[in-house]
Amino acid sequence: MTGSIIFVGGPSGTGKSTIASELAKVINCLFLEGDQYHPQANIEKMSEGIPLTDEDRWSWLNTLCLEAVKKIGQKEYLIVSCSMLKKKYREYMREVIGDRARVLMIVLYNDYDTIYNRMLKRSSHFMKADMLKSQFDDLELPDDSESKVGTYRIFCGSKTTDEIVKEVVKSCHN
Ligand SMILES: Nc1ncnc2c1ncn2[C@@H]1O[C@H](COP(=O)(O)OP(=O)(O)O)[C@@H](O)[C@H]1O
Ligand SMILES: O=C(O)[C@H](O)[C@@H](O)[C@H](O)[C@H](O)COP(=O)(O)O
Repeated sequence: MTGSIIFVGGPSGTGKSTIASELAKVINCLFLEGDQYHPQANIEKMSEGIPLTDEDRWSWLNTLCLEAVKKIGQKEYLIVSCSMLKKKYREYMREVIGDRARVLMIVLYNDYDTIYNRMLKRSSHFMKADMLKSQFDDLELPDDSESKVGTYRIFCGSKTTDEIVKEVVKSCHN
């Protein structure tokens, strides 16, 4: 049997890590934090307030997906947080994983001001709030055509983490 990798995405500050780790508790499976697989150069760039380019992201996405395949092994589920802002990144990630796992992708989104205010409060993080505009510039929310390949979007608004996790679980059963 092939296991399922559930990627939780969205721009910085949208709640990927929070929702992904809660989801992993509900499903009782391992959670991989995508940011931990960025090369040091990417982290330094973002810390200096310089947005990543496509070129900066390809090798990170490749490493992360290969690690996800390794980590899921024979297990049923694995949760991974990863911004996966553009459609072409999501397509590439599916290609890297191939038939080694079933892939579900959930892109979380929210309005700019809500995320910005949450990022302002997250003081010790390398990604500062003034990077949010570049994240929104790159964001391509999945449309209905992507739902055919198991990719969905969820608007977070002022929903609680429990409510969002329930919506993620519902999308995974589509
Ligand atoms: N549903 C929510 N309601 C209120 N605050 C939230 C919610 N989800 C996340 N947060 C808060 O927003 C901030 C950003 O969340 P985080 O999970 O770090 O986002 P990301 O991983 O996408 O950058 C954190 O301080 C987190 O506690
Ligand atoms: O594609 C990107 O530009 C990056 O992946 C970027 O999104 C970043 O890594 C995180 O989103 C920042 O860290 P948080 O997600 O924890 O805010």
